[in-house]
Amino acid sequence: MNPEKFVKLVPELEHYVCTTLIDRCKLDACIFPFLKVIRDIRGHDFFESSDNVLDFRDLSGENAKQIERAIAELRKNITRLRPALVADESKILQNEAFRKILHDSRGAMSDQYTDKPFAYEVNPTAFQERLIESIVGMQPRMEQDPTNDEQGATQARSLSSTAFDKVCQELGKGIAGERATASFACGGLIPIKDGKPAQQSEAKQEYLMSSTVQICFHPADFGILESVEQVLLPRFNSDVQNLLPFRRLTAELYKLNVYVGPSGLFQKHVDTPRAENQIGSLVVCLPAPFEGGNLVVRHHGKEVDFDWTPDSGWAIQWAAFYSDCEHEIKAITQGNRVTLTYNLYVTEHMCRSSPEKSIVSPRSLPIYSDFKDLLREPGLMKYAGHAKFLLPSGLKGADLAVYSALFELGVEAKVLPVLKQGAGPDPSRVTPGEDDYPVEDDYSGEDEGEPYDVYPEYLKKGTEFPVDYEQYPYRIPIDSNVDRYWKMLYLAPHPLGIELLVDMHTESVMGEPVDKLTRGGFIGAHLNPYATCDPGGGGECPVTQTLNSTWHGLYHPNITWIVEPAHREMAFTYLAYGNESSIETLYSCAAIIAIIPPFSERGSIFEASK
Ligand SMILES: O=C(O)CCC(=O)C(=O)O
Ligand SMILES: [Fe+2]
Repeated sequence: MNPEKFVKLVPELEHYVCTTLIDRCKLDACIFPFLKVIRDIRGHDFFESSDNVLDFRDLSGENAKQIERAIAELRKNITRLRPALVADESKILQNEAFRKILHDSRGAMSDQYTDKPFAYEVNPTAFQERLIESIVGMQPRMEQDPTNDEQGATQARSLSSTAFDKVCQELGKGIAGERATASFACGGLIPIKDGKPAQQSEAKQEYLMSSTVQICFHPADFGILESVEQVLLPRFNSDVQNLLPFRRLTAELYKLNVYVGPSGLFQKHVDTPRAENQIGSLVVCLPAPFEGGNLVVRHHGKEVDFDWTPDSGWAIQWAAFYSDCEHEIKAITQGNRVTLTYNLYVTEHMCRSSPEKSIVSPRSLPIYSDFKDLLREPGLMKYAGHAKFLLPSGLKGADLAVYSALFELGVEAKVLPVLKQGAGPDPSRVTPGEDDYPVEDDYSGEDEGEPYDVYPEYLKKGTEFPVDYEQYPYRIPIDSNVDRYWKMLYLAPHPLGIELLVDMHTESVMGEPVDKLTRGGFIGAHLNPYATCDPGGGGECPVTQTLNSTWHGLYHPNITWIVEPAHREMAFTYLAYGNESSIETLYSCAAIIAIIPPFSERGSIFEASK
């Protein structure tokens, strides 16, 4: 292949588009509050009026004073946020170029800020509110902002965003694939009350007394097996198998171990599988007080340390792990430690009842300590932000591990649908087994008939261009805090033609990912059932409006996927009008969205995790 010559690289293009959009949003954030003052005085007709918008000679009294204050505010904000725009700050409204901008903005604003509420205006959920807050506070996203930047700060930020990408990669490795470490082990505890296990099902009244080793105990009676299934089994199933509810675990008692203090131990070893379908071992520790004797399980350089001492006298404690995990029992310093070990086999059952609630202790999950360490890292999302984890089909395996660990650490997390371009295979186009991720038809309303070639032009010749973008139809309330307001506005624009850039880029030989510009996606307010949308009467139903009205979605400009989405569901079908109307279906995938507070606010998390 003949490598094409480029004078600009993709990161430069990203930087160019981002700075252009930031400039635009800063300008709007200064101008919209100013225009609103005029509208409040002149009424809604102001938007349609052909008069000179900036002629205030007819105003007097309070109105005149208000306009004066608004002009002063505008001047102050523009001088600070867009200093290059009006060199002579004292005569801002006499500046011809600026007057033109104001006139144009009036048009833009009349679409956005009508007096009627938008049909698709919705109140964000409390979680969405906090998501918005965290986006607005998120510093790395603003790294391209040239006006608040000294060089050192820029470097530090791009370093921190590189560090962030690294952390995400590491987490991704832990969660997905062959060497996943998120869920190689799990464990839990069943309290004993009045000599009986508190959670024993009613059907089985026999129980085990530690004094008379009478083994009527079976882990299945306590929901242990079902919980272990949720964590350990998914890795052994393909995605398709995961959708079919017929695989289960069975446990077969293998032996009873008695370790006598002060020196009993069991050296490092790997259990020998007894059959092809054995996937792991389950250790159940019977209630009897002892000290020491920690069970340490290791897998690909990660370890989980099961310290059963504190609860040994009053609870049945258990741990399960994959067959290939090395493990050892440290020396017992006092008392007797009695355990039953079971071999865990995968079997196929025709019906499976899923336990209402997992009894796995989140702290027993390998990912728990990963997250804890991460949150202690000041460099990670110093200024708050959020990360998303894939949820392929229900909370199982690594997803269950991730979710439970986050929950235990007090990190706010929710499972929400995300609609993302090219995110995972479209079931109608990809046959199972093919790991091909087609780029979806654009849902941004872009006109496919016109090739949008500004990006290639920029890359090949360095030709600068006005960035054309589509404003997502939220009504962002005018905010008198201009810094907050411009960042809010910055959530809305979607640069047009980005998807074509991705297409083009995939075919080119530049070998760098088109990254920040294509990270956006819609996050729904709730997990929604599949829906259809028809505005009725043959009216137009732009997909972005549909997203808002049906989904109550929030566009998020920068989503980092820790693992690629693997499974998508039909989200909704809508009528698309072009030269010919057609029916389009959008697909979404569920993700775990966690809001990680800024470092300075993570104290309570550390408190909670003690
Ligand atoms: O007693 C334990 O905690 C584990 C025993 C064990 O590893 C085994 O029996 O293979
Ligand atoms: Fe063992």
